[in-house]
Amino acid sequence: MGGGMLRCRDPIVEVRDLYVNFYTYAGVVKAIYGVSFCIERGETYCLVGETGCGKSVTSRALTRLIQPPGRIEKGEIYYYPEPGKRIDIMRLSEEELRRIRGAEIAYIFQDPGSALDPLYTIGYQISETMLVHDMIKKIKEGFTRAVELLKKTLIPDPERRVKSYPHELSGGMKQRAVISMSLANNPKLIIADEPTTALDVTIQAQIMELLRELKRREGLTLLLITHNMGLVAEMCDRVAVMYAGIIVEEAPTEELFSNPLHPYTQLLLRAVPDPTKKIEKLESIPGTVPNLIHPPPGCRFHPRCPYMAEICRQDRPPEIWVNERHRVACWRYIDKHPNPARLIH
Ligand SMILES: Nc1ncnc2c1ncn2[C@@H]1O[C@H](COP(=O)(O)OP(=O)(O)OP(=O)(O)O)[C@@H](O)[C@H]1O
Ligand code: NI
Repeated sequence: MGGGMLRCRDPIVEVRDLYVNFYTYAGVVKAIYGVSFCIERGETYCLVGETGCGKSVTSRALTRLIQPPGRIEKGEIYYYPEPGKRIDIMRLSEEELRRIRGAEIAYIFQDPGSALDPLYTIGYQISETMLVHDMIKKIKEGFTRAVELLKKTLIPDPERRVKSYPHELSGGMKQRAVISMSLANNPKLIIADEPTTALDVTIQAQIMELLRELKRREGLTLLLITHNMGLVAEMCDRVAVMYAGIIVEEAPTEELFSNPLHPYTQLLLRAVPDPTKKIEKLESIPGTVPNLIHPPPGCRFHPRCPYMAEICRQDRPPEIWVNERHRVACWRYIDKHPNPARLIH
């Protein structure tokens, strides 16, 4: 096992059999437990699932942004800056990683406040990211481009805003400034981790619209992390559903909504009867997310699964590809798709 079959024609990122642990006083948290996926260049790929299922840790692992007590235990991570050119993230030095992180692969986090330093102007901070990545030689040179970047994110009066301090901006404007900063070094991949959760609902929609528009105009690839199924439906080309550190199902968005196969995905969608209505939290699913220090053996979902069978308590389900683009990790589908040796990853 391991390795995994990945099916991207032109991947920008590939993750194979990733394991991440956190070594806490209470015990070893097995947070990511054999995750594989690829992101197609130019698409919006979504990681969705309840709180604690491993979305953020997975996305941070892409550039090895895992701090102690966390550790990438195992796995392969590849970044393809252009078709056919493969960079082995696991083998890069910290220095080489820093060159990619915040430049070619940029992150946008939930809380724009914490991404900005209250002591410096927006223009200074955007210039600083450019300076760090050798786009400019002096901070001063960055301001013209900073104004351009603020324009791109539709911040009104950018010539004035470039000289503003974070506290002078509203939450929505701060997030636009953070997005401007993430664009400073011409990223190829933007990882947006719950980018609108901290904002008002109307502002949320505007920021999402902005991301969609920027992605189209700048030819970016977007990895979007959310627990909002409505956002998934609106924004994503493909979606991976995570549960307790595992991808339980992956499919093109429409197919996932029309033909959900994993019992967990089915419950998730039942909890959100109308995905176009924005529902913030997935809370109507019975049971709780398992303790990842002592995760359930076999299928990690089995204690909550309405279809639980004996084998589910014993063995981890293989990943079964039900068609070219749709996979599910569930024993229910094994009979319909025999030849598991070929299908197991
Ligand atoms: N620093 C840490 N120490 C211990 N455990 C951690 C740490 N960071 C993350 N974890 C564990 O890793 C698991 C995955 O966390 P992660 O933040 O990726 O979840 P998530 O899906 O992003 O959740 P949310 O929707 O709340 O952001 C969780 O069980 C969490 O407890
Ligand atoms: Ni998270």
